[in-house]
Amino acid sequence: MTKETKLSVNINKIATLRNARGGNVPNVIQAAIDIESFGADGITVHPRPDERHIRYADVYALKKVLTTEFNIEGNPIERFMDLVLEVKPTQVTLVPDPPDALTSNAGWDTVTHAAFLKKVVERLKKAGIRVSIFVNPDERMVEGAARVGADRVELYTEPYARLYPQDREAAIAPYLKAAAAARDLGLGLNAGHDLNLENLAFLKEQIPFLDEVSIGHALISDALYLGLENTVQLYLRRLGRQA
Ligand SMILES: CC(=O)[C@@H](O)[C@H](O)COP(=O)(O)O
Ligand SMILES: NCC(=O)COP(=O)(O)O
Repeated sequence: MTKETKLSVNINKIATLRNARGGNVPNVIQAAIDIESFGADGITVHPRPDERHIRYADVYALKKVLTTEFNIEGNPIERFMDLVLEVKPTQVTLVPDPPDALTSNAGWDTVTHAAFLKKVVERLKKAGIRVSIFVNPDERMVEGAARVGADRVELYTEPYARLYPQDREAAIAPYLKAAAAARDLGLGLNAGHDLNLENLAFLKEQIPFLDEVSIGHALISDALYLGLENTVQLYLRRLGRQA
């Protein structure tokens, strides 16, 4: 079954550039508005505890202006939970990152942490927020996410991106199994991390029922050469979308 796969642009790295000089250039909020106008289906942010890029204040400001889907990613520490329960975005993606992580480097162990995740999911769904759990491409972790009541899983695609240039068939293999498990369990299916203009089309071709990809680092880097509007539309075309 083929469905339209939505593109959620992660704007963390625009905030990285803004923070580098201490001012408001580039304007993160205006960039998000513009990215929506260029055709993106959503905006993703990952407000980390050290606010190295996206600040908690950005999240409140974005909530006021976004007209597409708003996806907030993070480790559900109490400060994060207070933020998302107040802001009530379209979706929260639960990520197990420790505070000092350079970037996300693993999905949840949804079996070991089942009791904790079940309570977090319940709180978020009670607030009307769609919940996605970030997992490695492992059927057992997908099944665990379903057991704790998640609406979706997001497959962590760094291993796919790393192996893709050498052997794309081997790279996609675990994702095909995990994606089929999600579909069979009635879970929505997201994917993200290190997706780019080279590897995105094959992922979509092999998993046509993907609901959403969230892409940031490569997309914003590409935009430095190709322009932001053109880049958003190039990514949409890799998803088979008419930009
Ligand atoms: C969960 C995920 O893969 C992304 O949100 C990633 O964590 C981006 O975070 P940084 O932009 O801080 O690398
Ligand atoms: N969930 C993945 C995301 O939001 C962006 O990851 P990346 O494209 O910056 O690696």
